[in-house]
Amino acid sequence: MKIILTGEPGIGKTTLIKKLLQRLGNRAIGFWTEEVRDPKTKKRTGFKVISTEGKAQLFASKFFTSKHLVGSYGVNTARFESVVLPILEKAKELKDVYIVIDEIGKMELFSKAFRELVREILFNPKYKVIATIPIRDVHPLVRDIRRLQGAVVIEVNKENRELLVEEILKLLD
Ligand SMILES: Nc1ncnc2c1ncn2[C@@H]1O[C@H](COP(=O)(O)OP(=O)(O)OP(=O)(O)O)[C@@H](O)[C@H]1O
Repeated sequence: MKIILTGEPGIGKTTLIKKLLQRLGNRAIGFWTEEVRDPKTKKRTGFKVISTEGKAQLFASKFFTSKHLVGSYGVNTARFESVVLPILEKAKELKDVYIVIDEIGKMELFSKAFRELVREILFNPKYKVIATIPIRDVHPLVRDIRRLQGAVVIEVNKENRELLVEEILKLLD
C-alpha cells in the first residue's frame, strides 16, 4: 500500500503526517520536515528534518551559504542526509511498518542518495509507504511518483484535512 499526499504549500500535509504518526505509534518509521520561525519576528528562517527516533537537524536556512538554493534558503544536503538516510535504511529492514517520507520536495531532492532511496522504496511493492509530494512537478521523480501504479494519491485541502486522518487509517487496515 502506498499513500501519496499532495497539496498546496502550507495546506497541512505535515500536520496530517504528524497526526498519523501519533496514531500509528511504532507501526510507522520515517521522517517529517517542518518550518523554523524566528521567535521574535515570527518570520520563517528555515526548515528542519525530524526522524521518528527523535533525531533532528536544521537543513535549510536563510543563513546558510550553499550551492543549492530554493528561494532565499540555502540547503545543507549533508545535514538532511544525516537524519534521513539512516532512518530509511533501517525502515527497509523492518517488516510490517509504514515508511513515512515527508517530504519529497525540491530541497530534499538535491540529495542524490535520498533520490535513490526514494526510488528504491516507492517503486518496490513490498514496502508500505505514506509520502508527501508537492502539488507541482518540481522534479521528474515527483511526476513519476504521482503516476505510480496502485498508489492512492490524495490532495489535501481545507475541506478534507480534518477528515483525512481517519480516512487514511481506514485505508491502511
Ligand atoms: N487541520 C488544520 N487546522 C488548522 N490549521 C492547520 C491544519 N493543518 C495545518 N494547519 C496550519 O497550517 C500551517 C501549515 O501546515 P503544515 O506545515 O502542516 O503544511 P504543509 O502542507 O506541510 O506545508 P509545506 O508546504 O510547507 O510542507 C501550520 O501553521 C498549521 O498549524
